[in-house]
Amino acid sequence: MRRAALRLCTLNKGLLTPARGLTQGSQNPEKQNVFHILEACSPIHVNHGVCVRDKLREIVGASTNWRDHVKAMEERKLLQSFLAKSQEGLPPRRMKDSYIEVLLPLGSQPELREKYLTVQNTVRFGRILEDLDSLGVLVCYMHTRIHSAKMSPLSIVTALVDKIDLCKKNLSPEQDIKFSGHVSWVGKTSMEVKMRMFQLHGNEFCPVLDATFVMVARDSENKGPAFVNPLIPESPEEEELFRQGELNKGRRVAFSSTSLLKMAPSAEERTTIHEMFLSTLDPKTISFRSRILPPNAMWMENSKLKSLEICHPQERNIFNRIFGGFLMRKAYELGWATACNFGGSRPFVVAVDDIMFQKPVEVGSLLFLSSQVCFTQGNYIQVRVHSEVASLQNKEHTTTNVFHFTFMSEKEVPLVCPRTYGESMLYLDGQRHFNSMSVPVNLRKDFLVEP
Ligand SMILES: CCCCCCCCCC(=O)SCCNC(=O)CCNC(=O)[C@H](O)C(C)(C)COP(=O)(O)OP(=O)(O)OC[C@H]1O[C@@H](n2cnc3c(N)ncnc32)[C@H](O)[C@@H]1OP(=O)(O)O
Repeated sequence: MRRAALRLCTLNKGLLTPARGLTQGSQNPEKQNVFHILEACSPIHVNHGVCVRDKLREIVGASTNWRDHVKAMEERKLLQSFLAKSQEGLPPRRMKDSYIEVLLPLGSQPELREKYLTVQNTVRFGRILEDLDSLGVLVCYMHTRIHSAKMSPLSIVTALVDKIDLCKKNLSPEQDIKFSGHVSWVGKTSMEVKMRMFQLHGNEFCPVLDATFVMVARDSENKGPAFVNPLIPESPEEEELFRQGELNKGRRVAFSSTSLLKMAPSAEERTTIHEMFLSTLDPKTISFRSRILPPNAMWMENSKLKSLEICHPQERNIFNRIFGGFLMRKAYELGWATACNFGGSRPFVVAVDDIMFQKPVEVGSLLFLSSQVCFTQGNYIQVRVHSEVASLQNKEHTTTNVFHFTFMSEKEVPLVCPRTYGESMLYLDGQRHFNSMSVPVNLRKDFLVEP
C-alpha cells in the first residue's frame, strides 16, 4: 500500500506531509480495519485546490488551454488499442491499490481558505462536492492504472452520487481537512467508490462525512463502455464492503423500478396524499376546487427558485464536458437558497442522495436549474433541484440531472402542500428520499455546513 501511495505522491512534486492516522475518531467499526491497514499512507497535498485536478489532467492528457482541446482529444483516440477486450483480460486489483488520501491544508494555507469560505466563517459545502467528485475519479484511475502506460485509455465519468451523509461536526475553515477514498465494488464497467472526509480537531482527524459514488469507465473518446479491473476483497471487512456494494446495486434497481414515474404510489402513500388534499379543502364550500392553505403551510409552487448558468469552457472537465462537481455545486447552492428562503433561517445540509448524471453537459450549453421544496418534517427540508440544458442553436430542453438534498433548519419549518397531482408525486418522491436518509442528525449548535 505504501508503495502505491508513494508512487502517486512522487508525481506531486514533493508536496507531502507526514501521515496522520485515520482510525482516530472513526465512527464506523466495519470500515475501521480497511482504514487501519492503510493509515501509514502519506496524503497528496492539495495546493490551491488544483493538485488532484492536475493529476487527472496528466492521466488523461487533457489540455490546459481550451484552444488545444480538439488536438488533445485526437491524441486520446490513439489510446483505444490499450482497452481490454474483456474484463478477464485485466489484472485483479485490491481495495488498497486504489486507496488514496488527499490533504486540503485550509489551516496552514490561508490563501486557499478564501475559496472555501462562507460569510459565517464555515466551509462551503459546494466546494467539498467538487473535491469529492475529482477525488472519486482519481481513485478509479488508481484502480484501473496500467503501470507501463503514462496515460490511461479510459474516460472515467461520474454516473451517480449514491449517498453523502454528514456527521455531527462543524467544518472550520481554519483547520486542515483530509479526504480518503478507495474502490469498494466493481461491476463490468462501473465502480463504486467510498470516500470519507476528516477534519483536524486538536491533534486528531475526526470524521465529517461519508460518501458513496458510482463511476463508469468509457473508452478513450468517451463514446462507449470500457471494462474495468476486477476487485478482490482480502479480508472479512472488505468482503462485507463488497457485499454491500452488490446490495447497493440491487437497491438502486429496486428504487428505480418502483419510481413514481413508472408505478402508482403505494396504498399508504395514496392515503397520505388524499389526507393532504382533504386538509386543503375549504370547509365553507362543498367543492373539490376551492382550496385553502392549512395553518403553517406553504404551497409547493411558491417554494420554487430558478437560476441559469452559461457553461463556459472554464468549467469543463478533463473530457471537455462540464465538470460534474461544478453542476453539483451550482445545484447545491440553489437548493440551499431554496431551503433558506422557505425555512426563514440558515439551513444546514444533512444528506445528499441519488444524484444521477443522466447525460453529459456540453460546453456552451445553457443550464437551467429549478429548485423546490418537496417535503418537510419537523426541522427538515427536502429539496429537489432539476437541471436541464439547451444548446444555443437548439432550443430543445433535455434533463441532465435531478439532485436531492436534505437540510435541517434551526427552527421548525412550515408544511409544504402539493396542489396538483404532479406535485403530489414530487411530495412522495421527496418523502421516499427523506426516509432513505441513514443517519438523521439532531440539531446541534456546532453542526454547521453551509453553501
Ligand atoms: C476542472 C475539473 C477537472 C477534474 C475533473 C474530474 C473528472 C470529473 C468527472 C466528471 O465531471 S464526469 C461529468 C458528469 N457526469 C457525466 O456527464 C455522465 C453523464 N452520463 C453518461 O454519460 C451516461 O449516463 C453514463 C456513461 C453514466 C451511463 O451510460 P449508459 O446508461 O449508456 O450506460 P450503460 O447502460 O452502458 O451502463 C454502463 C455501466 O454503468 C452503470 N450505470 C449506468 N448508470 C448508472 C447509475 N445511474 N447508477 C449506477 N450505475 C450506473 C451500469 O450499471 C453499467 O455498469 P456495469 O457495466 O458495471 O454493469
